Amino acid sequence: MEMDTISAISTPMGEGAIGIVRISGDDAIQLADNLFKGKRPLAEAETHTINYGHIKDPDTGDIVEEVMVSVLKAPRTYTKENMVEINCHGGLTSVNRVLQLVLNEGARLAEPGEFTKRAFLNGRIDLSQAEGVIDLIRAKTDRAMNVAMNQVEGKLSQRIQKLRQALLETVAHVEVNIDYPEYDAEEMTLEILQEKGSFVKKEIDRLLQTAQQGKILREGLSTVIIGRPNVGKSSLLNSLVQENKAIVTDIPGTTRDVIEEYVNVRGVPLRLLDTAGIRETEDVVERLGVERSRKVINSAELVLLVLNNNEPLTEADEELFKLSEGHDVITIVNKTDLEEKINLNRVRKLAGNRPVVATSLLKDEGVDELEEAIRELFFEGDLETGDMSYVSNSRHIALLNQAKKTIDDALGAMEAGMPVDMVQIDITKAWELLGEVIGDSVSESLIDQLFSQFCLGK
Ligand SMILES: Nc1nc2c(c(=O)[nH]1)N(C=O)[C@@H](CNc1ccc(C(=O)N[C@@H](CCC(=O)O)C(=O)O)cc1)CN2
Ligand SMILES: Nc1nc2c(ncn2[C@@H]2O[C@H](COP(=O)(O)OP(=O)(O)OP(=O)(O)O)[C@@H](O)[C@H]2O)c(=O)[nH]1
Ligand SMILES: [Mg+2]
Repeated sequence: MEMDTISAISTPMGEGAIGIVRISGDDAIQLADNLFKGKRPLAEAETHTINYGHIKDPDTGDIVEEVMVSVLKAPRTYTKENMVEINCHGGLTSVNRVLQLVLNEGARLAEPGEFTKRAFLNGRIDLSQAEGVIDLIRAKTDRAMNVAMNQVEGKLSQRIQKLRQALLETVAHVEVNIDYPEYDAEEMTLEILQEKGSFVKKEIDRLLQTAQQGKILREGLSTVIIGRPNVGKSSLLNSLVQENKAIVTDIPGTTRDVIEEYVNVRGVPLRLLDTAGIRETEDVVERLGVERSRKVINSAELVLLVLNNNEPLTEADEELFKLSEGHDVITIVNKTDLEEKINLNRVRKLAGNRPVVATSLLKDEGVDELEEAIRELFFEGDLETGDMSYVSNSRHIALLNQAKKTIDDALGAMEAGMPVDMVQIDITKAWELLGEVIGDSVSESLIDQLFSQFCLGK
């Protein structure tokens, strides 16, 4: 594969202790040597060593920077190509100046994610592993990070490969049956088809069962706090943020840039709308009416419905319950430090089998119980302590669903007594769909689109 030498700044843009200019490609080491002055040329350094020296401007001979330079020789590197990492003093000017010199020597400025893209194109990692790298960078909680790390290490890839292998074996059997019909092995072929098909389907189901949690871990759980004015919604938000340290991030969405606030509640990342958004939804019943509340509730995956212990239930409260039917709702009866005027039996009845938690946010009571209720809602059973190979990526989930459907079709066709070569078409299709998860036979534009989501220099 024809690959030029690329370079980029791999550390965040801003003032820092150290800034790294990364170079990858055939000419990386030679190119860096044109700028480097140290004990010996980088070409003579052992691979995976870091070397002290200076960067000089080849035109003027001026010393530009004092540096440490890592030399990483192909093929055992991040990209499988020759790589150099120049560790500069971390000022914007310094790192930019060194990058400029590297580009002057003939390197091309890397596109976002291009180093990782090369790791993929050069076969060190597959597509789902590369996607794991993005998730790793974006992970908001330890748990999300564990899931991403597992994917980077190829745990999901291995499971997918195992399933593809099983499908391949069935296809091979069918082929024998088609090529040598005189063996009259049809009966046996059908049996194998049935067995392997059901096995793969079951495994896909198991993977898909992790998808809901996986997706929440990766993207956060969109959460809205609703309730009549003055019940304590803002106090609830504040207390969740205080206890759990809000992580403020700006993730560029595809259509708009939104500031999202993440609150990590016992491993469940809650994606709260930005403060403006939350303020807007606060006294939604009174101010904006039922239609608006319905929209807000429908847009969220978790509804925190706040009531006032010190007031009788109102029609508006009942309406909020009605609107949130069919959603994940935790009811919070707040202000338990004040006299109980609410009809708790009625509240429990309205909540049905969904959790009700009593709090006094003023006295900081009941928040633990609320957090526990949130955790239980999303980590019921014991998925969390499993091997952490969750499916978390919408692209993967869609492909797995399609593959499962295709296998269903195959099993159905078989039961209907269709000829085996018809069944084979479906099995092959399922094999291809699973292949797309790990980047087998995916289009160039999809690859470009995936890697463009990376940071510059990754
Ligand atoms: N300075 C620096 N820090 C970094 C990275 C980097 O590229 N540079 N990484 C990148 O973002 C991450 C580490 N990831 C890496 C993954 C694979 C290889 C690598 O060289 N793999 C070789 C095996 C090398 C060996 O066993 O000695 C290989 O798989 O062949 C390097 C880094 C995090 N920290
Ligand atoms: N006694 C008591 N007061 C509380 C409690 N929680 C909140 N409050 C008070 O209730 C008032 C309203 O609290 P907020 O958190 O602003 O309520 P809100 O639902 O956001 O109100 P709006 O934004 O006006 O809809 C404030 O004066 C709080 O201090 C509680 O548990 N007990
Ligand atoms: Mg408020």
